[in-house]
Amino acid sequence: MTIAARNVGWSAGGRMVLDGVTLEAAPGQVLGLIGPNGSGKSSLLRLLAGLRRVASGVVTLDGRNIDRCPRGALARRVAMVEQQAATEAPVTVLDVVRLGRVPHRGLFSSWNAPDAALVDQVLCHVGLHALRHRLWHTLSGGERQRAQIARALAQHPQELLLDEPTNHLDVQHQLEILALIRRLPVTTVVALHDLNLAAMFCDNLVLLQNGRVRTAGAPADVLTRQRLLEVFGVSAHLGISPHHGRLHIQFLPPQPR
Ligand SMILES: Nc1ncnc2c1ncn2[C@@H]1O[C@H](COP(=O)(O)OP(=O)(O)OP(=O)(O)O)[C@@H](O)[C@H]1O
Repeated sequence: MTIAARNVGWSAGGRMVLDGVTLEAAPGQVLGLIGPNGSGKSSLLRLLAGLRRVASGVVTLDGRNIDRCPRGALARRVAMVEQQAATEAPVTVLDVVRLGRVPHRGLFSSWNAPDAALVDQVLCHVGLHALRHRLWHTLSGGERQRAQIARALAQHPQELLLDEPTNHLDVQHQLEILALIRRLPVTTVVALHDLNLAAMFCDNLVLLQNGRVRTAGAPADVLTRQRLLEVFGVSAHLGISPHHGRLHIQFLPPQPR
């Protein structure tokens, strides 16, 4: 057991955003969070990261209430990549990725060779090494997204929480980033809108609807024709791909009303 939520509730703007959510990410597993817009995926990730406090229930890390984990230990262990991470400061890609090392070495301790090697390695992994001296505001949306992922990887986390890590990426980088995450020996919880990517790269899925867990389990058990219709309002043909052996969904255009 690594990161888990038990019966978690959270409210905002005077209404329940998450209600009775229970999930558990097994060590090394890639757990996908899926659900329509506004179903609570980002809110749940922030609770799992300890960035917000639950109103009811509990989030645990190795069975321990996350609220009782020292902040420093949490920062060394759990990395989060949120959807938007804007900055106006004149920082380079390298500056941003180096921030991932801060929880391990402190802001003012001197930079050392293993830190530098790790930062170089993660920049190569996300294909940004050549752009490492570029200023943040000159980057494209996808390059920023890959830099944020590199920052999280530089943190060398045991748990990686990713909110829509592929939404700005071209198809090659979508596949490469998710394949990289899958290879890493970390426990990952990732919110994804692309259900085919979720089926291809996640071990298990949690389907949220209106802040509640509608169902959870293996992709082929969660993503059924009936559920796609009921939860997302779309018709689709589903089958196991003969090319990669995972569930593949072919969406059908909506019928004219
Ligand atoms: N701070 C807040 N104040 C008021 N409402 C909020 C707040 N944070 C989230 N919500 C609402 O909670 C619901 C869930 O939001 P959340 O961003 O978690 O959903 P999501 O599944 O990540 O959505 P999306 O797929 O569109 O990114 C939404 O209706 C949102 O408007």
